[in-house]
Amino acid sequence: MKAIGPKLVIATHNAGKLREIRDLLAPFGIECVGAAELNLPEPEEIGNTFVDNAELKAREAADLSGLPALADDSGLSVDALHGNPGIFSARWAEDEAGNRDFTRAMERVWQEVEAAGPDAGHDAHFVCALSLAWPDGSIESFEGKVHGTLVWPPRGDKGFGYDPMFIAAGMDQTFAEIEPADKHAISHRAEAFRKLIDALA
Ligand SMILES: O=c1nc[nH]c2c1ncn2[C@H]1C[C@H](O)[C@@H](COP(=O)(O)OP(=O)(O)OP(=O)(O)O)O1
Ligand SMILES: [Mg+2]
Repeated sequence: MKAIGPKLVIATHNAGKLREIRDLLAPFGIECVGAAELNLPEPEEIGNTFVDNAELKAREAADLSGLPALADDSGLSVDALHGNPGIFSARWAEDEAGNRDFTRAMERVWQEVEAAGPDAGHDAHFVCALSLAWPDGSIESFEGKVHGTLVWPPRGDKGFGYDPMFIAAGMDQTFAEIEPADKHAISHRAEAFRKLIDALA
């Protein structure tokens, strides 16, 4: 696989993700520029899988910037909801005007989990697909997962998105209660990054 330094576009418009990706890449001395800083558009996520959507975001950013670009497509997959919201995780938080409210999105998830009944359980996992695209057309993708349980009410103010209602297997605090470094030790995003870093080595 080709080198990605010294400058890499992080093809996301999500500030929470950008912060985590910068943390995860910090040890590697790669200069990261966010898509918003470059005024790159937010492509429509028309793919049917996390990898498809990560690839289309990375491809567009690499083509428009002329630099290698890294995109992340991720979401929460709930067993009782047959994998939803999944690739629709961001869209479940959007109102008619396109504004995002994860308090609302978490309420919807919990209501649907309750409606599924006690036998359906509270198991869920986060998925992260990372795609690295180069201006010459090549592209590589990696996926990570973390399993856990949903809790109600939401707890904690660290992290982003659905973090306040998710407890990873073996922990007793939500992803929004633990320190970022502890999330990075086990998260779906961190696992996908380990695979990416191994492939670059
Ligand atoms: O670690 C996470 N902790 C909590 N929630 C998370 C996480 N990772 C993804 N999520 C949820 C929220 C996010 O909004 C959605 C991903 O949707 P997704 O389209 O990949 O990202 P996005 O639209 O927010 O930003 P962008 O597409 O510009 O990268 O799943
Ligand atoms: Mg998105």
